[in-house]
Amino acid sequence: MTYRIPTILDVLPMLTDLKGKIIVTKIGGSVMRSKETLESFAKDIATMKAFGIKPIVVHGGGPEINQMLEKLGIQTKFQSGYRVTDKETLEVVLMVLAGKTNKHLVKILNDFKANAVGVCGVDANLFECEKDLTFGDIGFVGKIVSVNCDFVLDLLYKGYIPVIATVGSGKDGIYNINADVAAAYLAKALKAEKLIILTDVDGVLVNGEVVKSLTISQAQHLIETSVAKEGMLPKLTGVIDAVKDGVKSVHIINGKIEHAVLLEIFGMTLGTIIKEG
Ligand SMILES: Nc1ncnc2c1ncn2[C@@H]1O[C@H](COP(=O)(O)OP(=O)(O)O)[C@@H](O)[C@H]1O
Ligand SMILES: CC(=O)N[C@@H](CCC(=O)OP(=O)(O)O)C(=O)O
Repeated sequence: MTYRIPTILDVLPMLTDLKGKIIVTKIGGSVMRSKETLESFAKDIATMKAFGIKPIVVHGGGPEINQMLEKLGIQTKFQSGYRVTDKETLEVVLMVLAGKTNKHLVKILNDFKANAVGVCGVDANLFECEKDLTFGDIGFVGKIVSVNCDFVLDLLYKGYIPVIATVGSGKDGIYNINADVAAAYLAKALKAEKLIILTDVDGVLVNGEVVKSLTISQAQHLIETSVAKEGMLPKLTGVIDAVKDGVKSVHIINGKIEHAVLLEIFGMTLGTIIKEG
């Protein structure tokens, strides 16, 4: 579906409201493989910054990690949407997520004058974590316990856009962190105005239809009844946490829609919004 891009005059009130506010956008690996999608995303983020909004980008890279693991002949499996991460897998996650994926995204953002800086959760102890045992022992999978907000705010207020790869620092080494959960945790730690999650489906689907709006308890019900599965599980888990902790507005939308981020912040109701309640 294509949407009419609003004019500057249409969106002036929203721009005024959002000036100086922090918006965390998470782009999923599922939508990062198309050059057109990445360019549209980069233009949106650069435009937000040009209008005085403070964007932060958190990225995934699951499919790229899968591809590299396959090339290296390493089997991979997921438990409830989280990659089971042994030592060998962790090395590949680190190499791909904090390396290739992060740098390519930074480059494309900077092609559109975003002034992006790529970091990972290990830098300045951005994400400190402990072993996540929610689903038993699934290896080096981290659960964030604290965020270095000052580091992110310093970058933002010096005019940079932080582009964050989700590995973190733990007592006994580096951990792999699910990118949706990390984005949600960061949004709540920074009391962000909005969290936008871009993925490869039109929103949260129930019986094949997009649900326009979900309360926390409805989202919880979708998890408990296994309507939300695989990659949607960490999204909803993170989002519930973020909404409970004061993030005003959370949206799960299709990142393949051209200018999805700008359309969303300018009030087109795309995808699923998750609200308190
Ligand atoms: N109820 C649901 N609604 C929408 N997507 C769902 C649902 N349950 C499972 N999914 C899966 O979640 C996927 C998105 O998560 P994921 O593959 O991890 O993408 P990303 O890389 O964007 O994080 C969808 O492509 C879909 O297969
Ligand atoms: C623990 C865990 O599952 N980590 C993820 C990190 C990347 C990610 O979340 O990428 P997407 O957003 O593209 O799914 C992984 O290894 O795939």
